[in-house]
Amino acid sequence: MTPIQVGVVMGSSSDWETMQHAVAILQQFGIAFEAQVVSAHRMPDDMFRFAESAVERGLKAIIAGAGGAAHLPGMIAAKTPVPVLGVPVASRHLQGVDSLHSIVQMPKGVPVATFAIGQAGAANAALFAVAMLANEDPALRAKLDAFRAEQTEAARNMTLPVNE
Ligand SMILES: Nc1c(C(=O)O)ncn1[C@@H]1O[C@H](COP(=O)(O)O)[C@@H](O)[C@H]1O
Repeated sequence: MTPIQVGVVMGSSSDWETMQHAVAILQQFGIAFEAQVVSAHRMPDDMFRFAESAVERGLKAIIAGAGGAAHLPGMIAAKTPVPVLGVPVASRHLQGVDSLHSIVQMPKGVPVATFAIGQAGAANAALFAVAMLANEDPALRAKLDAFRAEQTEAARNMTLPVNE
């Protein structure tokens, strides 16, 4: 069995609508991952266990999504040296600006790489994890190059109604 390389965690199952876009990218690139609900607020002991065991379980990156008072990514980063990629999930009342500020404003010394609010951020966090893993994996790098080339081609082929 391929060892798990990326952990995907989210503060609630309600974050899945957003975080599934990270999982879809990992699946597309054939990355072995695990995905689960882990909340710093609601299950702090489980969160500690998850973060403390990340190195020994061989995780190379942790994608952590949370909304509102989004302490999860920062708290995981505080407990493990494994790079944490934070995804601000859109919140009901403040549209995710609260989540973004909670995740991005880490104190000096405990970084969380923070991505855009919502689906684009979730997908980009996974693409970033792929790019990190690709540094040591030429086959994965080739897949990433192909993904980028396809995206470029799709953008070149975009048309506007005014030119039709
Ligand atoms: N931000 C956190 C944390 C945490 O940071 O530990 N745990 C749950 N949550 C967030 O609460 C929001 C509402 O959760 P519910 O929908 O379950 O009420 C979710 O976006 C979740 O990420």
